[in-house]
Amino acid sequence: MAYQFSALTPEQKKELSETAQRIVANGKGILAADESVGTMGSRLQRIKVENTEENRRQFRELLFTVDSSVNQSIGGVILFHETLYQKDSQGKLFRDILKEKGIVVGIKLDQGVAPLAGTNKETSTQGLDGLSQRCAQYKKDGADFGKWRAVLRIDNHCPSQLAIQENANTLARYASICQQNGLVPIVEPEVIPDGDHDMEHCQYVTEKVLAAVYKALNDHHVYLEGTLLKPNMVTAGHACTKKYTPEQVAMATVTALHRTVPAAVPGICFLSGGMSEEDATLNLNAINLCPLPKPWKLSFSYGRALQASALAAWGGKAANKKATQEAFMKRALANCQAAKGQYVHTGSSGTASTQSLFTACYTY
Ligand SMILES: O=P(O)(O)OC[C@@]1(O)O[C@H](CO)[C@@H](O)[C@@H]1O
Repeated sequence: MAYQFSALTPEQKKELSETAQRIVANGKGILAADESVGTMGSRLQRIKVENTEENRRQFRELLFTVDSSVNQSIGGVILFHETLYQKDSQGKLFRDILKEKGIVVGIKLDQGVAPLAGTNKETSTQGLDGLSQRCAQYKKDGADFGKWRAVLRIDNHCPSQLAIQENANTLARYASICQQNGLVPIVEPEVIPDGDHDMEHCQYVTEKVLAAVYKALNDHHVYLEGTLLKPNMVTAGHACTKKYTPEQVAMATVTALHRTVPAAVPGICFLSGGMSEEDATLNLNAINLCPLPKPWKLSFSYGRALQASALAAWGGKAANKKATQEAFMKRALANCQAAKGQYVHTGSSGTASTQSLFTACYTY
């Protein structure tokens, strides 16, 4: 078929692919600090801190003002709208603090999920209306990448063909609009871990979902070199009684990716999906040691698995600044090592790092 209408100029492509590569260079990954106000509320509730704008700002200030050496482990940070415009206690914009550290600023672009009528509680992600204008504004305001999360669940009749197709198409439309506005799209089709299915079933579903996503991205002329994928690892459902080792998770995950994700994609940054901090790191390490061809960088884009110990150490008290920042740096470094297959578990992890971070029906 003749190539008639180009979607992006060579300059646009160059900028997008350079940004994507920068984010995942040398074992770097992403801090997903883009929890919506509601999600942040449940995180703060766990540590008995009130969900006010000031408390959200204070915790995030601690994460963003850690020592500059964090830029060896963290290549990008995803922010929620509110945070993109917030400042530290000296009056400096968070986004400027991150950029000065050489960290790429990202923004959550989706607006949560809405039910797909006539399905078994499946959803479609909202936020396409006005997306191009929002992307243009965020680009002006310092963002260079975006994130959009689609949620697929495993159950009777789930995920349905409708949910797979609808979410794949919506992710592709979002990715195309991002690229037109100079933002690298993080494509996140999350197969959530709710259920008692085994790992093999999760692998089957993950392959079906990813295959549909890459078909849709191609249909929408998305430039793969200027994208990043944020998938679930292939694991058993949270209520499955059978347990799997990190090596088994790694083999199932890399097999699924190998079958469905083109080598043109520069990086795959996993979500942590309720795994404990330590499990998320051990699984990522095993993935990077998996003896299958791995043409992409395999890294992290963790929310809970990068912040749980830090939140616990903070407890809403300014006096805990040092302990909070140390806890965050420890996880950032551990995941950077895991993204290179060099993580060595020392056995000295704190309680918070081994606790499951699973939340049932995790939405927003
Ligand atoms: O699964 P995790 O690693 O905690 O978070 C993954 C994630 O996509 O889901 C969250 C909910 O929107 C976001 O804050 C985050 O970017």
